Amino acid sequence: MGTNYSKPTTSINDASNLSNRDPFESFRVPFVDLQEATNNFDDKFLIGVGIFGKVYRGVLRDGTKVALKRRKPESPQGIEEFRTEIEILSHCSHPHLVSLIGYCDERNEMILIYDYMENGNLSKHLYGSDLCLPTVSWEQRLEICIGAARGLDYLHNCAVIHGDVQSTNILIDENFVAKITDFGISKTRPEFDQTHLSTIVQGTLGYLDPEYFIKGRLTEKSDVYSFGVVLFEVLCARPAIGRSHMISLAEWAVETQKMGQLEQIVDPSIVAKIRPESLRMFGETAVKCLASSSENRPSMGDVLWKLEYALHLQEPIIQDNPE
Ligand SMILES: Nc1ncnc2c1ncn2[C@@H]1O[C@H](COP(=O)(O)OP(=O)(O)OP(=O)(O)O)[C@@H](O)[C@H]1O
Repeated sequence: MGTNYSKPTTSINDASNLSNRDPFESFRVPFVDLQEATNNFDDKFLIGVGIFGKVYRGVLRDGTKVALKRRKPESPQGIEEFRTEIEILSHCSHPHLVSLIGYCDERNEMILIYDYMENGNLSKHLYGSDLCLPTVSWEQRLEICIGAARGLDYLHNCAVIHGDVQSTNILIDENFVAKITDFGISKTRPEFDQTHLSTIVQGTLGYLDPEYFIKGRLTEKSDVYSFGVVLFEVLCARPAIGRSHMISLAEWAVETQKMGQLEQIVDPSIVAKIRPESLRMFGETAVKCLASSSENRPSMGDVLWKLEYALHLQEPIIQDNPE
């Protein structure tokens, strides 16, 4: 009989649950099943490597296509990030968040098992890939940003701050639907009325909210800042930090927008196809996300609304047929 990989309905309260009293038994996948799914973690199944470890594609016994994230022994991330990922994804479920199918913590292993996302991460569709992927249209880019914004808005409404929003943490499924992933350093606000969390600064260079960096106060607006960087990556098809490290994409794009020259830095492969009104709405929204004071940044809900409007402005105008 096939193993049942159903999602748990209860929550993990402390790290010991993962090793001793595990209320997530049905969420746990035996190590042998994962060996079988990946031909014993054969490098032929390797799809990438991150801070946590190697990521493999595989197929479980019940036919589910999965991505397995296996912690490497030297990873700076450990039980805390592993537990956080499981906690968040077992509580939060949304069409724009990646689904966690299970985990394995046998034999000193820490392995996370996710739904496999056929089209990998957003960044490889924008730049730097040697795969010669087809150009993603402006409409598709807007749909991806809208999907990611919906996922983040949902998280914020659940009092969760992602903490590491970047284009490699936005995955794309076979239908080109965006899904937020990588919750290892996410934080949950203890109380809804508390406005921020004081914490050790974590995150990724080029995406880090400068206010959070200086004051160590993490808020939802830190995610909004990072998302603003992603919006400019999508628009310009450039990484958050250039090769020279002289100036970040955020600084460069904001300066260009202020000078009224945004069109000059748009990805040349789509610039002619973007309607000026749509570009203006998108550019203004991205710049607002990057406001140096978090108070002046929009909420994720506002960002979502503006992006939907930018898509609306891109739609062809249907004119009445003059008779
Ligand atoms: N569910 C998934 N489906 C398909 N590919 C995935 C999945 N999860 C991760 N990947 C791919 O595996 C690779 C490594 O991902 P991982 O999240 O470990 O690191 P990263 O986000 O690239 O970097 P970092 O660890 O610095 O955040 C990426 O190329 C990512 O696209």
